[in-house]
Amino acid sequence: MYNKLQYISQGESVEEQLYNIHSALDNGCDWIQMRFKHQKPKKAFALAESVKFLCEEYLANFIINDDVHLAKQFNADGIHLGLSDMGVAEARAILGKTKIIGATANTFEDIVKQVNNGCDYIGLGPFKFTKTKSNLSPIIGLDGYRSIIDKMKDSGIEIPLYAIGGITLEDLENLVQTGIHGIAISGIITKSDQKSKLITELNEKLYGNVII
Ligand SMILES: Cc1ncc(COP(=O)(O)OP(=O)(O)O)c(N)n1
Ligand SMILES: Cc1ncsc1CCOP(=O)(O)O
Ligand SMILES: [Mg+2]
Repeated sequence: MYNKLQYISQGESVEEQLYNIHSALDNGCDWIQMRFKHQKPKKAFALAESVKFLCEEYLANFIINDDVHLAKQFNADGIHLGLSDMGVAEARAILGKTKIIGATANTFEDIVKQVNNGCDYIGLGPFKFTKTKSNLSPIIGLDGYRSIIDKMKDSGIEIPLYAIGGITLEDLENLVQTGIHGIAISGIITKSDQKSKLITELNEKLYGNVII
């Protein structure tokens, strides 16, 4: 089963991205989504090459945001695709069935569509407002998660669901109770000056008594 905590990288330069990713890995993150938007191909290539190496060293999952061809080129573990990115079926044809394809949803209907197209997990958000992403879809909130997850149960849809968007440690107890599989977070890990403590606490709340 997939790890429960995904760190979505941040940073304006290759160096800043690498610093943030390295310190997330060093402090206990075992899944990195490299998110480096609107960059020249050379820079994205250079970052992907280093992140691939680092994730191998730390035995962490390495997926790439948006760029399926970059993921293919570096034999990354997978890709995360939004509603306006390449479609899941097309990405599957390029990456093959062993790679992880994550897909964004904002509504129950999005989940049905992405699952029918063959994604491996859903990133459902935004949970709350966040400055990390512009042009946010409507905020879902705790009640929204509860009602979407109820609809999934009623329809027999079983797929790992990751909550995303403005999540803090204090949200986790309620979020975990909705039945999510895990979370994808960026800002609070990037900004934390006590990363080891934060990541340990996040993992404790996500895994409960499950031995990892
Ligand atoms: C785990 C996860 N869920 C959702 C997203 C958002 O993807 P997308 O809607 O394509 O937005 P960008 O991240 O590309 O700006 C995600 N990245 N990861
Ligand atoms: C990429 C993305 N998609 C929806 S919210 C979000 C950003 C999540 O980052 P943060 O944890 O800093 O809110
Ligand atoms: Mg995207």
